[in-house]
Amino acid sequence: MKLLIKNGRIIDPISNTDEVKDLMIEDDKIVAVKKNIEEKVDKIIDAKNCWVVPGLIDIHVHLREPGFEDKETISSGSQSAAKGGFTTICCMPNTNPVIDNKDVVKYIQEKANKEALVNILPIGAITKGQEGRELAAIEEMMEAGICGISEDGKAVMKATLMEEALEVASKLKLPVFSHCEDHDLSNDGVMNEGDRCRELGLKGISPDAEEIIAARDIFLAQKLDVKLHLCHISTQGTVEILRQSKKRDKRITAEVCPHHFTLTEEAVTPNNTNTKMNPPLRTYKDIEAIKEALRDGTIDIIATDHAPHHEREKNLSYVEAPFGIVGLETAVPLVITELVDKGILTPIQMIEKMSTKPAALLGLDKGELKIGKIADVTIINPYEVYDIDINKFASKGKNSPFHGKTVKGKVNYTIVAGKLIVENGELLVDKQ
Ligand SMILES: NC(=O)N[C@@H](CC(=O)O)C(=O)O
Ligand SMILES: [Zn+2]
Ligand SMILES: [Zn+2]
Repeated sequence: MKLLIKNGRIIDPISNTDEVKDLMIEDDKIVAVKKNIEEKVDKIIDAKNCWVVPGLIDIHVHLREPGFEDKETISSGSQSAAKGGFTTICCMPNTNPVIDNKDVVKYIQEKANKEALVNILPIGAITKGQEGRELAAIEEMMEAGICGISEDGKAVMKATLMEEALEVASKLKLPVFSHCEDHDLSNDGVMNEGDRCRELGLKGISPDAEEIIAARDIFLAQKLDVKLHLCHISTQGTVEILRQSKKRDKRITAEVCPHHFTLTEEAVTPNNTNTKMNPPLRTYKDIEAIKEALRDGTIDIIATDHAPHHEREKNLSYVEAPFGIVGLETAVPLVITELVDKGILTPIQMIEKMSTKPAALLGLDKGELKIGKIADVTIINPYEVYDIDINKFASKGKNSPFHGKTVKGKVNYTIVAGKLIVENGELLVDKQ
C-alpha cells in the first residue's frame, strides 16, 4: 500500500523543515520526503495549502475507562483524538478501578488494541487507589508498559511519599507527571481566587495552591535523576518558578492547556459549568505570562487535559458540577487561532510542543517526519475558518466552553502507522 501526500507544507521541528514537499508512505513507514515525487501509488492526498506534520501526541487525556464509560470510553476517546489530529495519547489513571496495578494496565492495553484508532499509552497512579497513603505497584506497571506515573486529579499531599515516588521513578526511568495542587489551600474552591469570584460569591482557588506544590516537586526532583513534568500549569507564579528552576535543571518540563491561554476568569458565569476546570481559568496577566513562556520555550508542551463529563453532571450547580472540559477536538484550532495566528508561535514551534517534545518526554521514536519512521502523520488546513460545534465531536463529552467560537485551523487527515483514520475531517471508522 503506497500513499502519496502531494504539495503540503512539511513541518518537521527536528530537521527544522518548513517547506513545500511531497511525502510518501509505504505500508506503515515514511519512505520518501522530497519535492515532486512522481510515482504510481494506491492513493494520493492533495495537501496544497496544508501543513503536513508528525502525528500529534497528547500526553494528558482522561479516557474514563474503566469505570466511567458514560463519560467516555477508550473507543470514543480515541475517535475524538483522531479527529483532533492526535495519533498517540496518554491516559490518566483516575479511572475506577484506578490504574494502580498491572491488571488495569493490561485491561486498557487489550481494549485499546481491539478498539482504539490511535496509540494509547496508560499512565500509572502514584499511590494505591490514588488515596495518598502508600505507593502503587509502580514497578509491575512499568513492566506492563506504562509510560509514566501521575496522581492526576489530585496531588500527592504527603511530601515524603512524593519523594519516595520520585526515587522509584528515577530508578525505573519513568517520567512523573505532577498535578500541582495543595488541597488544604484549594479546599472547596471552584474558580480562581480573585475579583471575579468575589463578584460572583463563589469560593476561590488561589494561585498559591498550584505554585507551592510546583515548587515542592521541583525541589524534591532536583536532587534525583528523574524527569519531572508539571501538568496543566496556569499561573504567572508557576511560570516564574519554572523559568528559574530550568536554569539549574534542564530535565524539568511543563505543559499548558489551550483553555489556560484562551480564556480568563471573566468567562466564568455561574450557569456555565463548562468554565469550571482544575486548575481554574486565571487572569489576563497569567495568560500573558503563559504566552511569553510558550514563546521563549519555558513551557515545553501543549496538552489538552481532555476531561469529558456527562451532561447530567455538568448540569448541576457551579459548586456541585465536576471540574473539567473536553479538549481533543479543539486543541489544534485554538493553538492556531490564539498562538500561531497572533505570532506567538511559529508553525514549527507549535508542532514541537504538540508532537516532538511530547515524544521526547515519553522516550518515543515519534515526533519526526523522516524516512524509515513509523508513518504517524497529521494534515492540517491552517486557513479554514469555522465555528466550533460540540455536536460534531466524536467524544462522548460535550462539555466545552468553546461551542460557537469562531476559529481557524482544521484537521483534515490523521494517519496512524500508514493507515488513514480521518479523511476530509471525517472519521473512517472500521473499529468500534
Ligand atoms: N482537569 C480537570 O478539571 N479535571 C480532571 C482532573 C485533572 O486533570 O486534575 C478530570 O479527571 O476530570
Ligand atoms: Zn490534574
Ligand atoms: Zn487531568
